[in-house]
Amino acid sequence: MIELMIKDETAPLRTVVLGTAKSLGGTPDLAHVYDPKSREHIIDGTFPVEEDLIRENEAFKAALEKYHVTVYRPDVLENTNQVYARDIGFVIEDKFILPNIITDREHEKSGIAYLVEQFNQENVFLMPEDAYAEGGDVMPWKDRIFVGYSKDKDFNKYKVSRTNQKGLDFIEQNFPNYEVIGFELKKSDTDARANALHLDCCFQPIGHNQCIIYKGGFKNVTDYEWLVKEFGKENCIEITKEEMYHMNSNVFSISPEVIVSEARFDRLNAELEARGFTVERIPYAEISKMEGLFRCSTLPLQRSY
Ligand SMILES: NC(=[NH2+])NCCC[C@H](N)C(=O)O
Repeated sequence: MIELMIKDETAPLRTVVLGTAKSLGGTPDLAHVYDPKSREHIIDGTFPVEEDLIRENEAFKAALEKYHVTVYRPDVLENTNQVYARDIGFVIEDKFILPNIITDREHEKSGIAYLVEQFNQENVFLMPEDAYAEGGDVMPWKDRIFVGYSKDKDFNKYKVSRTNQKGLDFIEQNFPNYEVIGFELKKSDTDARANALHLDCCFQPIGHNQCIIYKGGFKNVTDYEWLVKEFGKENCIEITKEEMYHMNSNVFSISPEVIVSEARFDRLNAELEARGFTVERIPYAEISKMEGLFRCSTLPLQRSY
């Protein structure tokens, strides 16, 4: 049996599923694209190639293994983009949620079926049909669970709205010991600079009590203000629109002390080091072209407490 335990974003990582770039299926056509950054690169002729994505992805794997993390991979499905394992399921405490996700990505779940079979089946939950949530929007943090979501009007309008009110309600009902706090995100299907695809595209807790945050990703400025007040201004690393676009908030914590970050995030990496973090720099710029980075590529199963 595979043990599950996740209560936050940063406790020392023991077990993780890392997405794979194998058998990606080449450049998608515009009709099948579901995020604006991939769309932009398809139009510009700069969509990444499998070989480069695999190289970056394997470098990330090596960094995880350097810290003795057990890394599982999804079964490779032919012609399927499986880079972003984060969104297809998520762990809270010892429970595994298999959510409803965007239809275009639904079949990715079968890649991790062999792992789900090895979880304690009593703790595997399916969501009701009309409730949607993707792991990129869900962040347990101490006695709270932060959830990025869209109210129905936006949810029905945008392909990039992935978590709805019913998804948020489901999490609230199933984790009564947590305070579940929803943040509406700003969405655009066509402009990647105006889109927070998931909560982890504009916010992520790091260390013990710090976070990376982009104000413009929040639909309601009061949510951003609440977070800054909660964490304390000095504990927030604010990023710019351009840094958000390059996915600076989507680093990944191996522990409260060690963060995997993109090799070219100069300002962020210097800021993290000034705050005492060890930064593992990995080239991941090709993967970022599909609107996800390190956090998105991982589905943590167990951290130690
Ligand atoms: N957790 C995340 N931010 N995941 C990013 C997923 C990106 C992917 N292109 C999608 O649109 O679904």
